[in-house]
Amino acid sequence: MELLDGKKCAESLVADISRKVAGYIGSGLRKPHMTIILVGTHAPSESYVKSKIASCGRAGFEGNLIRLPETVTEQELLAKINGINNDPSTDGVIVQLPLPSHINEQNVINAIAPEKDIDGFHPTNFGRMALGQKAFRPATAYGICKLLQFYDIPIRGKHCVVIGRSNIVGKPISIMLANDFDIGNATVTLTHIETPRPLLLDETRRADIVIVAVGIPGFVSEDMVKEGVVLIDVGINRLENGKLVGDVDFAAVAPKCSWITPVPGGVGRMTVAALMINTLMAYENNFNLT
Ligand SMILES: Nc1nc2c(c(=O)[nH]1)N[C@@H](CN(C=O)c1ccc(C(=O)N[C@@H](CCC(=O)O)C(=O)O)cc1)CN2
Repeated sequence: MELLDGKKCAESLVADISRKVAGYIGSGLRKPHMTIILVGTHAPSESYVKSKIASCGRAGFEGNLIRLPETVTEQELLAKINGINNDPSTDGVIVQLPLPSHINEQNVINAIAPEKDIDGFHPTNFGRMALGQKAFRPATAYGICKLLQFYDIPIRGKHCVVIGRSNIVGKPISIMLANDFDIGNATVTLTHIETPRPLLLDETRRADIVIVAVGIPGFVSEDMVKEGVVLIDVGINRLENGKLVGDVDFAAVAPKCSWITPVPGGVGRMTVAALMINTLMAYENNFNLT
């Protein structure tokens, strides 16, 4: 069993980005600029946002955080986004999710200008990604692809099973792996927590690659996978004792895997790295650098 080290891969990608950015700045351009909107004080979001701002620093980007109170109205948030959409000094904007329950997340995502949507969540980017057109790709799914590429894990012709159908992970990674361009050309089954157990086991036990994103600690057990499987654990679950675990029973399942992502230090790190790639793309688009 070998670890798919997201920290190492992310550091390598961010180092490549920072070299590119240094070249652009050397030629007289301003720094790439990411704006993050954080509503409220959700503790995990605070930590993710901190990690994004730190990564901006390492990449040579300007990263700025706009904090809005938990009580902000949807209209006020949309007005803030509209202002950033029209601000030429910002290349990309993200609204950290989840949002308080009185705000409709999809309305907020729809309000972001597609050319600044570095999360790749806007329907325009999602559609373009699915069609194989130039697009910002959802960062976690894109990060998983980058991690598989970094370790030369073959995808073409493989049987992949994705567990979880969220708009930000399960759906986009299923499409990206199945598409016939880029990293894809796999045969993909998209399952979810309502998939009947016998059907789920039938799929996962035959899978070459399993990607799980359900947010349930220990969801993938040793009996669910075959020997030599590549296991990508997207789950980030904080237990009552403070320990961070994924959706895989790591101790039991890892010995069966050819490759597995750790939690922490796996996919989470790649989410932030992929966001940096998207931000650089927004900047390059902005300055016609590609
Ligand atoms: N606007 C967005 N909101 C959310 C996204 C997203 O892509 N865009 N994804 C998740 C949270 N997320 C990024 O925002 C994220 C999750 C995890 C990590 C990460 O680095 N995890 C570390 C552990 C961190 C810890 O100790 O808590 C790891 O896995 O090693 C980064 C970003 C939901 N919201």
